Parts: sequence; structure tokens; C-alpha cells
Amino acid sequence: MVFGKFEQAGSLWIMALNGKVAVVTGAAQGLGKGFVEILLQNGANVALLDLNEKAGKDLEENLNKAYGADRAHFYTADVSSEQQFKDAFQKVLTKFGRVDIFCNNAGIVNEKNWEKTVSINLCAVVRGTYLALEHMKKENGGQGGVIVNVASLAGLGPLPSAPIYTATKHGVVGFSRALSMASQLANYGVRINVLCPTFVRTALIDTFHSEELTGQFFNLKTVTESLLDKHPLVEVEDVAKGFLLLVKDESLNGAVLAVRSTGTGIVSFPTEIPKTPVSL
Ligand SMILES: NC(=O)C1=CN([C@@H]2O[C@H](COP(=O)(O)OP(=O)(O)OC[C@H]3O[C@@H](n4cnc5c(N)ncnc54)[C@H](O)[C@@H]3O)[C@@H](O)[C@H]2O)C=CC1
Ligand SMILES: CCCCC/C=C\C=C\C(=O)C/C=C\C/C=C\CCCC(=O)O
Repeated sequence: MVFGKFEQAGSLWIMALNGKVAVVTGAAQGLGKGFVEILLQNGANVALLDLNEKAGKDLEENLNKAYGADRAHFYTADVSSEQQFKDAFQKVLTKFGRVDIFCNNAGIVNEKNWEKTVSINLCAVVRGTYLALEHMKKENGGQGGVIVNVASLAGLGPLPSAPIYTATKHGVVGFSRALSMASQLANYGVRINVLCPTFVRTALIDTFHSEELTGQFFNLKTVTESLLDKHPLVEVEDVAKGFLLLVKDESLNGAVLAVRSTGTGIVSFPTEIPKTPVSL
């Protein structure tokens, strides 16, 4: 499948990012900041959305110094608020005129306030995806594009100390895979891919020390600690390289890319289910 403007590198069809406009949510720090930087390095202009206004504005200033004036714009928005998300998206369109790349990255771990976790990690990903799709899809006169939704390895298997987080990330994987097929079938011209990193060196990792955030699962702290011992943290830069692949490789739609300390790869899902005798 080849959408939008592209160039060929060997046998790969690659989306050229010069002049493209990207939106990244949760962009003020951590993985979001890494995605913003790699997009800027590859020629895209980037709108940063985050609820942390101070960190977002400081980052905007630093990025425009480093990568050129007016290439990065920060917008304050809580993505769990429909109104704030829509308003920010509209402001991005007013400023840049178009959106070609949309990354739903904002996410939290909060097992105590689990409704908030569902609202940010799943509902806002759905909302952001639909906002982007409505703008990009060809049947609405859009020019196509690519959406990357950030899940986690906890979207493919259980993180016992965070069942709600695990559920939301499984939701992101399922939603994105189904919608990517719908997009292809309906010829929207929009690719939808998913990123599933292992533990990454960001502020989010400290969550497991917090009883306030882990609630009834605080007593599983040592389980998380031993998982972290067994699976070394990856760096934001490693995950950003995987993100860039999902953005640029025009053959990827519905791809789920896992980034682990042992390497990066596209996940394949079982199509055959072994039979289990059901009569006891
Ligand atoms: N750090 C890790 O080990 C892993 C993280 N992830 C996922 O990567 C994404 C980014 O996580 P990190 O960079 O590690 O976290 P982080 O905590 O360092 O950064 C998250 C950013 O999202 C923003 N944010 C939070 N709630 C928001 C909201 N309602 N509206 C707008 N912005 C909001 C925060 O202000 C912050 O700037 C999340 O979806 C997370 O689940 C996935 C796998 C592993
Ligand atoms: C309350 C738990 C907090 C845990 C640390 C904070 C954030 C973690 C976010 C993640 O998305 C974790 C990512 C992956 C964990 C899932 C499975 C571990 C398997 C690791 C591997 O195979 O590489």
C-alpha cells in the first residue's frame, strides 16, 4: 500500500517528511519528546499537545532554537477532555493548514483512579484517532496520512501490577488493528500502526514506587522490580527509531512494532488456535 508523497529507498517505499505536519500528544517529556525530536530531525513541522504547559512551552522554545524558528508549536490540552482536544486540533489546522502524521502517545499509570486511566489511555486514543482520520481520509477530501498509537508490551501480555493499564493497552492494540483494516477496506488512504515498547527510561517508570498510583497492587512492587531486573530499560531514542519506521514505511498498515532491549520487531499474531478437549 502506498499513500501520499513517497520516495524509494532500495525496495522500500518511504514517506518523505519534509513539509509534513505532525501532531504528538503527551509531547512535553519522555517518549513524546523523543518522537517530536526525530520528526523535526527528518524535516516535519510538529504540533506538541500536553497538559503540562510549563514543560511544553520550555520545550517549544528549545526546539525552535535547535531545529529552526516556527517548526514546533506547543498547545495546552488535556486529551481526556473532548473539548480541549478538539480545540487544540482546530488550532493546529489553523496554524499549519494540514495534518499528515498523528501520534496518540499521552498515557498514565493510575490503578487507583482507574476510570482516569481508561479515559486517557484508551478513550483519548480513540478520540485522537477519529479526529485525525476525519481530517486525513480521502473520502472527506483529505490527503491521507499515518496514525501511530502508542500502546506497550503490556498491550500484548499482562503487567500484573497494573491490570487496568494492561487492559487499556490491549484496547489500543485491538482498536488500531481493526481500524487499520477498515481503513484499507474503505480506501481512506490513512495507515494506522501501533508501537509496543518494553520498559523505557522515562519518568513513568517511577510509578511503581507510588502507593497513590498503584493502589491495591502496591504490594506487587517486588514483582515489577524483578520484571525490571529481567528486562533492562530501553532508551527513548531506541523507541523513537521504531516510531519513525512506522511513520515512514508506506508498506506498514496495522503493524504492531515491539521495541525490547533484545531488539525491535513486528509482532505476528496467531491465526490458529490449538484445540482443547471441552468435555471433562
Ligand atoms: N515509560 C515506559 O516504560 C513505557 C511507556 N509507554 C507509553 O508511552 C507513552 C508515553 O509515556 P512516557 O513518555 O513514558 O511517560 P511520561 O510520564 O514521561 O510522559 C507522559 C506525558 O504525557 C502527558 N500527559 C499525561 N496525561 C495527559 C493528558 N490527559 N493530556 C495531555 N497530556 C498528558 C504528561 O504531561 C507527560 O508530558 C504512554 O502512553 C505510556 O503508556 C509504553 C511502554 C513503556
Ligand atoms: C504499576 C506498574 C508500573 C510499572 C512501571 C511503569 C510503567 C510501565 C509502562 C509500560 O508500558 C511497561 C511496559 C512493558 C511491561 C510489560 C511486560 C514486561 C515484559 C518485558 C519484555 O518482554 O521486554
